[in-house]
Amino acid sequence: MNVEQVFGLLPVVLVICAVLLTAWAMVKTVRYVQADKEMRRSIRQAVKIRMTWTRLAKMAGLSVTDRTPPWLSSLNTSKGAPEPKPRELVPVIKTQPDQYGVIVHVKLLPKVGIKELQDKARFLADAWGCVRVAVEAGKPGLATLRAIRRDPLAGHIQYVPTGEPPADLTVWPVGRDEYGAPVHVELKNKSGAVVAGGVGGGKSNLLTALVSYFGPSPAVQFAVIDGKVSDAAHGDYADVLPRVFAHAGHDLREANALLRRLVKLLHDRATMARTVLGTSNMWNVGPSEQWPLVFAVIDESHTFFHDHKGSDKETRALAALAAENIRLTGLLVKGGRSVGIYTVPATQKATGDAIPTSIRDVCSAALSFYQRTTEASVAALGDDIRNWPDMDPINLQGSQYVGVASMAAEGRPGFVRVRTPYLNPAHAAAVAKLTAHLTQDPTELLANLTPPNLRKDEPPEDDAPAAA
Ligand SMILES: Nc1ncnc2c1ncn2[C@@H]1O[C@H](COP(=O)(O)OP(=O)(O)OP(=O)(O)O)[C@@H](O)[C@H]1O
Repeated sequence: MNVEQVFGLLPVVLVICAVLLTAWAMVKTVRYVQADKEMRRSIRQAVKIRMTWTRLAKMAGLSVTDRTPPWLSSLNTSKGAPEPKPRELVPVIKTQPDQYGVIVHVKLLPKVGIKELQDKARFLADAWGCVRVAVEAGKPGLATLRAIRRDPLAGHIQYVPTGEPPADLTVWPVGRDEYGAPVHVELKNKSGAVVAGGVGGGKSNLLTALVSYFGPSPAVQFAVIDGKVSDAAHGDYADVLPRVFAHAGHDLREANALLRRLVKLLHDRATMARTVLGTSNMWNVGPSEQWPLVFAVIDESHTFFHDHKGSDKETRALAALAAENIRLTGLLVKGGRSVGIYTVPATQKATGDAIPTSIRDVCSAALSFYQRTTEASVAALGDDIRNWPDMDPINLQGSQYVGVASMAAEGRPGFVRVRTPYLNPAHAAAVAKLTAHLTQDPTELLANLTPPNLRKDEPPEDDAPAAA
């Protein structure tokens, strides 16, 4: 094909391009016209973000200077050719509008990473007219910015229990993230979850919902220690008590007795696992009616763990009990994983003595509803929350955020904010009543499976966890 023929094709190519462009513009226009009011605002916002990005990124310092000439200009070695200018690169973005704002996918550059985006999140939020910009790590080399005009987590949602056993006992569904995706806490081969948060944040609601969700399964049992009341039968767990095989109130001795009972179960299970299950790890076969997954909920755990200062006899006795409770809970968290005991310490007092770091750091998950200080967030979620300031639960103050928690993301760095649904206590009570016949003491269940000569009467005293 000669040059003339190539030029002859030009009008055809131009017409094809014009047709494609018109079709693209029509699709966009139809989408815009069909969208509702909020979506249209988000589409306009996405266009604005794309159009102003290069300038804004440079102003925010989200750019990097590349002094190496591009390979094409490096071919131009002729004498006297002007020295190529250094290029100022900004990350490439893609936008995706939704009901609540715009999701911006960012291709990271050297020196423009997650940390730099986090530092400029407030600046970007102001420039884009958003209430906040959340920064999340995406696939390697990518980040996701959630430019939120209307916080999707600010609206309350309801959980109406079905009364049916869940199909999957390896995960605990806790709610939805800000993209509407379900958020789970892994249970399989996991040790426990810390649940923290200020007064009225939504801890007990989440934990009674746990009983209502798993309660219809005969392969799950619950023990509850509630430090807020003298008897768990009077507190937040009163409604679900028919589905709880053992409970205790704020009395340290009573709580201690129940913790010892659970630790004995742990040791007995660890001793019997190979004989009864054919494996030392219950999760290899899964929970069953005879060997149920046991949730040990310790609400207001600071009541049982905090140090008692004083030299009189009673105070010293209480201090010894608190130290013993920490030791026993530590054994449960460290050893419970493989025998199917999942421990959930919950507290409104996020300090080192409310949930000792020796317990917090071995729990596989941590959730925190609102906190008043970053120190409290750190006590609940660990030091890493300092690296993700927009996920810090101090941002969750205000009635619209009751029931919203921050938790460490599964399988990627960083944290995820999750809206937990509200459970009407009447529904919780109805499910507990309906499923009360499934409540069984796992110690008795184990005894039924165990030859009498292998049963132990006394709880072991040693510190070493029986199962790893
Ligand atoms: N997920 C939720 N969505 C909407 N409202 C909620 C949610 N969870 C709890 N609430 C509301 O907040 C109130 C307090 O909740 P809850 O008792 O669970 O808090 P808490 O963190 O256990 O408080 P405390 O530390 O005092 O025990 C509930 O009575 C309910 O009205």
